[in-house]
Amino acid sequence: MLTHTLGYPRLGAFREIKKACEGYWKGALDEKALRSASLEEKHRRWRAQQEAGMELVACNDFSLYDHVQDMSFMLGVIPERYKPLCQNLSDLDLYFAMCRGYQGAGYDVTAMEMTKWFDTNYHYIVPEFTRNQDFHYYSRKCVEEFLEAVSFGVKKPKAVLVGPISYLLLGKEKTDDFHRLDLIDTLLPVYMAVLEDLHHAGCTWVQFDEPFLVTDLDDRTRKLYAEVYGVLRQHFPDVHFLLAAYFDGFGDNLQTAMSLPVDTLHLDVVNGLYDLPAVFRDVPRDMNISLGVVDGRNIWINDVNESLGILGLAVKALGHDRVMVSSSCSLLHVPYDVRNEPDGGTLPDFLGPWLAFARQKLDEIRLLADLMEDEVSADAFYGLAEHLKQLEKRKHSKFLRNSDVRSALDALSGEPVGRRQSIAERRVLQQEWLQLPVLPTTMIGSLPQTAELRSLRKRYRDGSLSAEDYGSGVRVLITNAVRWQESIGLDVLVHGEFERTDMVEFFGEHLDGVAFTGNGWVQSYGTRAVKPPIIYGDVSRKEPMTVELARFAQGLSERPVKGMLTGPGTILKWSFVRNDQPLSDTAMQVALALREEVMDLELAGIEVIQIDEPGIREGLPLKKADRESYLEWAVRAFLVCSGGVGPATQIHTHMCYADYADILDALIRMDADVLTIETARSDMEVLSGFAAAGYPGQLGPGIYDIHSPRIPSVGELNTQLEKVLSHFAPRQIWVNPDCGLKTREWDEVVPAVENMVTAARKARHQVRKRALEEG
Ligand SMILES: CN1c2c(nc(N)[nH]c2=O)NC[C@@H]1CNc1ccc(C(=O)N[C@@H](CCC(=O)N[C@@H](CCC(=O)N[C@@H](CCC(=O)O)C(=O)O)C(=O)O)C(=O)O)cc1
Ligand SMILES: N[C@@H](CCS)C(=O)O
Ligand SMILES: [Zn+2]
Repeated sequence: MLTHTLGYPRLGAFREIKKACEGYWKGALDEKALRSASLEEKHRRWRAQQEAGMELVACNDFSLYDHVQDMSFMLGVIPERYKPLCQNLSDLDLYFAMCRGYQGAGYDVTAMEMTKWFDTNYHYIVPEFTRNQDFHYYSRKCVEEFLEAVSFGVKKPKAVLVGPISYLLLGKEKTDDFHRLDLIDTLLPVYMAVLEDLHHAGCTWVQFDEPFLVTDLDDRTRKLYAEVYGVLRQHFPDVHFLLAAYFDGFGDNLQTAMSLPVDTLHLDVVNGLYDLPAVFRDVPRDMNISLGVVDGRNIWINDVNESLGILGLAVKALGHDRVMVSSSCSLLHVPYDVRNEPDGGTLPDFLGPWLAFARQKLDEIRLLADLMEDEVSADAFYGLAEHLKQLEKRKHSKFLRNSDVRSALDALSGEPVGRRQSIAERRVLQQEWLQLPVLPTTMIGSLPQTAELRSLRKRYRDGSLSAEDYGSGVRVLITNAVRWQESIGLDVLVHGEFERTDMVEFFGEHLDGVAFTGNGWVQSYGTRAVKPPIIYGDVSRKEPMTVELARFAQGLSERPVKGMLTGPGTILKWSFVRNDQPLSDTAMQVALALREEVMDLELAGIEVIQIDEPGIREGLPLKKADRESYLEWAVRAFLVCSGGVGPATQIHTHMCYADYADILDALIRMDADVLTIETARSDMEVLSGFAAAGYPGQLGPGIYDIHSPRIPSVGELNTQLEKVLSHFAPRQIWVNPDCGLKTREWDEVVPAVENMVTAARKARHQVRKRALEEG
């Protein structure tokens, strides 16, 4: 049985690539040094796959920022506004300029749009298409990486490409007079040129990622799949095509997928087990299957019994030689290696043996393949026994259950949740207390996590700084932040979240039933990574988590300072969750723990409480038919968490980097008083949807993109506000950036936020003038 994985993590086990790229951006490293750091990392990834016994080893799954952007670069999809940069910038700088925006050498261009990769916390750069889009073979990265793999000694490198249809579907039309799939005829010749180049270089295996095949597709798109792969097959009869879809089963697209002229079809068995009966029955005789039995999205050791059962059925149906063993999806979504957790680190001892990160998953793939051999080695038996022992231990562990939490959950079942007064009634009361101007200004929460702050935290963690001194350091930062916000005239302040490395990790550190890693980094976008907490047991609150600092911050100012929490849907989505109970139960446990925190914040005199829910959209099932049941419990969890406060307490929520048009109804049901939402990077398109749906709450559409280092001018911010005000009455609108500012430097934040406040003031004058003119 051939073994492989669809892709491997790429930021570096110790974030070497993050450091190298950021060093390059700061000018501390030149291109040569960055390229050599990249090659070292590619070698480490290939070595790991070879050592673990993967027969096929992925290449071109490495990226310096994003693999979709790599595809755009390969296919010459470079929007007009970046073209002038080509004259003065290297290809590498042009690539980064598209990802991050660019200000300098007489240029000022914004970054391209970024959005979620399906239902994950990975974000990709959205390709932009025009009606007469020009595609041409621009970057040879794919072939270069294939050749590097060969020189390294990889015997069977498998080149990974986003397939042509998914590539188009991932993008966006810049005008509405065409559909991006109409571009397939001009795109396909460039794919053929790439394949020709790969073929010439000796590549015999190509993995086409076509994840859209697990989403709802119309007949036209299904037909297009058949046509496109028919053409590719005809031109490259000797290249082994592996077509991969993941994150769900194929469902209604299964027959289409099985009819494609590809050699191997990869199935995500973890999420799409239901496809298998039809696959075993109908898969064509000349098609192999790759079974993704090892979960690429979660970190629990594999249930070997279940996997062996599935592989056994596959062998019975197709024969041993037609079945490959793999991970459900790319391992990009899990950390590198459990063995990189520091000794005596943050993970409880009992948890370690239950975990499999990317490197352990390679071993599991190998183990499963070995266990399917006619003659099973002693090592494989040992691996099996060890897995079975740990699975049993986990199943019966006392650490998983908390009877108080279970009782609270039972008591909640069927009870009404949410706020008692209507949003309109609450608005009047809140305005009485808060006395905010028209177009109130605020920020989303976090402020720069500077090198000084990180080093303070590092010293606290390694014991060289006392808890008291760390606490004082954080308080100084909060004090300065509050003073600065007051001085520039912001209306509703934030404390800056300096005590948090990350908005989810922080709660992972403070909740019972949740563990956190020391080095379990997972790429979120570009060079940015997160350490998702691990929800292993029943969740409860040990003690108040944010109240003390919220009270401290509020004590510094007469203006409201927001209490700041991460919502249940987001904690769930951005953590590795237990897989032994329904997600909705875990969500409700988290919601109950957070509800206690919300109530304590209110008691502490916090008048505005923000409960961030950027992850709620991400959890939306990929198939429409599954969505409502998800939204029902996700919205309920938010209401459990937020619904206990009095009508005068203002609940904010915040969302970013996803398409909200398809959950507008759920957003309304969440019943938040204010929703601040990222729209800057998607050009405010989503606003017309909110207006058309009659969104009843107040809205803070982010008026500038915080992920780019460029500083927006007052004029451009004003224009953005004007756009917002063309959809909504001024009384409904807040003015804010599109997300937290933790990734920025103070010298970027200060002018940008000052410009934002000035733009809001200007807009207030304009609104007043207009109102007077209109009588
Ligand atoms: C808002 N977003 C978030 C998402 N998901 C989250 N879980 N959190 C989010 O905020 N998803 C959607 C969006 C966009 N996504 C992200 C994801 C990640 C970041 C980000 O800024 N990440 C930082 C993490 C840095 C961090 O936590 N650093 C640690 C320090 C660790 C360390 O290496 N320390 C060094 C010493 C200090 C140093 O030199 O850095 C050491 O120990 O040697 C910390 O602060 O303690 C990143 O840089 O990747 C943003 C948006
Ligand atoms: N309050 C968080 C939300 C990020 S989505 C922050 O400001 O970083
Ligand atoms: Zn955000």
